[in-house]
Amino acid sequence: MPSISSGDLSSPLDGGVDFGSVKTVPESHAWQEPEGFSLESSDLDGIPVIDLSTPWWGVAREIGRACASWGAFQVVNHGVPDNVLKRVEEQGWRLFSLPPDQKLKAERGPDEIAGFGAPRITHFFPKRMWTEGFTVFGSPLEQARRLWPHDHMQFCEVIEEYQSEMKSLTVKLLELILEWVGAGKEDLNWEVGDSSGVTQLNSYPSCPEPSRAMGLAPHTDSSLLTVIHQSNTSGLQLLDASGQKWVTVPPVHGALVVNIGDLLHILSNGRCRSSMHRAVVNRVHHRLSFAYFCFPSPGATVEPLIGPDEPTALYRSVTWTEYLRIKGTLFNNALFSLLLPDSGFSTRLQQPFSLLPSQSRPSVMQESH
Ligand SMILES: C=C1C[C@]23C[C@@]1(O)CC[C@H]2[C@@]12CCC[C@@](C)(C(=O)O1)[C@H]2[C@@H]3C(=O)O
Ligand SMILES: O=C(O)CCC(=O)C(=O)O
Ligand SMILES: [Fe+2]
Repeated sequence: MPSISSGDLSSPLDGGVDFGSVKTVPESHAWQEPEGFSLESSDLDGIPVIDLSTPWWGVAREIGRACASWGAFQVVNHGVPDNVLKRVEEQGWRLFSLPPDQKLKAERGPDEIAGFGAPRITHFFPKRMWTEGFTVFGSPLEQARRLWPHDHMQFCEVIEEYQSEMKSLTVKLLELILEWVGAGKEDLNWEVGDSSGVTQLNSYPSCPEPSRAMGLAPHTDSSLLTVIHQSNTSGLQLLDASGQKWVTVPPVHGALVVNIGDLLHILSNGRCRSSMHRAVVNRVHHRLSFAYFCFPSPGATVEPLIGPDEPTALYRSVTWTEYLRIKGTLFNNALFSLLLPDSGFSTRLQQPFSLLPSQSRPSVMQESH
């Protein structure tokens, strides 16, 4: 995947812009609102909040409904201790407060997953995003040592604990979703417990003109599912099923957001939709988010689960490493490119193709706080 070289940057990610000191959004970062999109920030008919402590058969049904409609939901009573979420936030602030030169020591290399970098999707867009991110794949030790030569252990311990909690949660969620799909763990060609995780720490500094900037451009995640701790500042938005309306995912104290990714869309043969989402910025608050991407084990192939009610596979099978490569080239067309020729164009595939990079203009919303 192409990466941004450090040569033209004063920090690893900002295209030479010091987010903290600019009074207006520079042209390099100025996005326009495309026509026809509206913002629905009401949470009344919004993304469901599901209580994981209720009996499993009820939860599986609620989760299934959310997967089929929004491709996303929030969970409460999820079992991840509050203090783990609090400590990961503290480490996030510590990480993103480092001086630019220090961050460059852990810059993500061209073909690497881990480290500091602009969003991988940056090269699909004509403008830069108002964000910087830090990706952890496996152990954070190597990167953390470069950032804090004498004091990296607290970061590593907290991130590893966060990853372990997130892994348990994603295994539980996958089991519930499989239940709803009518499949069992034995129908997979990998062990659910062997799933791999990638942790992404996102930072969205406050912005002097939020309606002209984009935190993270519209995308679907490549994962099976992604769990996001978004703390108490809003910014995450989902595209509704009409593909015309952005809906804010309101921060709910103690809740975690779950997004269905492309690989679960494939595995469920389109019964679970991968959600198109984006992150917007605001004038007042610097926002952090912590996303855990759950993938199958590296060599496993993901193929649609077929049964009596689901006789025809819509997609060809794929490994996640192959899928990340395809995504790196085709971006929001990646899922579409795996459609089997005789699968037809099903209503299950209502991905907002109006957002394909070639046709799209970046979109922004009104200010949100
Ligand atoms: C495993 C991964 C998924 C991801 C690319 C990555 O290598 C690590 C970061 C992930 C992320 C986070 C922001 C949005 C996204 C599209 C991106 O540019 O980097 C996702 C990638 C993805 O889901 O494809
Ligand atoms: O910041 C957020 O809430 C969303 C982050 C996200 O979509 C991602 O990391 O893929
Ligand atoms: Fe995402």
